Amino acid sequence: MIALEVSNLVKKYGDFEAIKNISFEVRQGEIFGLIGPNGAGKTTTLRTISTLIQITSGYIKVYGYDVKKEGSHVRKIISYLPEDAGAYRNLTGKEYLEFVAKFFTKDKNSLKKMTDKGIEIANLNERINAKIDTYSKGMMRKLLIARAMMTEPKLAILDEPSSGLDVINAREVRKIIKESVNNGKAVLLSSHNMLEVEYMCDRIALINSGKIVEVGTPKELKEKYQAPNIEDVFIEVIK
Ligand SMILES: Nc1ncnc2c1ncn2[C@@H]1O[C@H](COP(=O)(O)OP(=O)(O)OP(=O)(O)O)[C@@H](O)[C@H]1O
Repeated sequence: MIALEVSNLVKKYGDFEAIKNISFEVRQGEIFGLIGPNGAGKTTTLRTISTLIQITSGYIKVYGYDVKKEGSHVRKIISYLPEDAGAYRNLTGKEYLEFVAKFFTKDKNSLKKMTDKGIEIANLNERINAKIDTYSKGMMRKLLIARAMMTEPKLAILDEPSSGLDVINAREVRKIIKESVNNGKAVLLSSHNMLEVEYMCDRIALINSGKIVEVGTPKELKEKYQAPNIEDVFIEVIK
């Protein structure tokens, strides 16, 4: 089953065409990476899929639901983690997770289950009961990853999931993301970290100046460009 279908997507900001007719698919059970230089259009693409900004032309379907016509349904089955997301600083981490969980369920048991899952993913130990105000950048990011993943979205859309995390925490976050697709879900992420992409993604699309210039598995792309790693593929492609 196709988790995400992006077809002939165009997004203009005024006269400026930020996304120039891109198409790609993400399959169920797949981690798909969107890779590209600053300003390539990654965030714009993720925001259109997340129903946050309007499409100029083309269409996007999430598990068959049209983002434009069935946005409210799409929002129920996705989770979007923005690159620069924040949380309510006056709440504790646990209170924040509870607050978010209440948007997804009113049932007490499932509310507790969802919050407990978030606490487990965040893995902040006793600091989950401290005010978010006192969190480091890395702790905040882990809390936000937990928020995005605790609802078990059918499609998680993660903008630079491990940005600002040290090696240990970044590894932990990658593990969480990898495990989340095991039961037939899908993840679309953007990243500047080529090692991360190579390790995590089943397939990647390279995007440059609003166009997709390559799609494939890391192995296929390395072979095609006779490159030892994805960083070298990337340099070769955008040259
Ligand atoms: N609200 C906006 N109004 C006008 N132009 C915008 C707006 N948002 C983004 N852009 C432009 O669209 C292009 C794509 O931006 P986008 O943020 O999608 O890139 P990106 O690949 O996510 O970049 P980065 O890696 O730096 O986060 C850029 O040229 C950017 O300046």
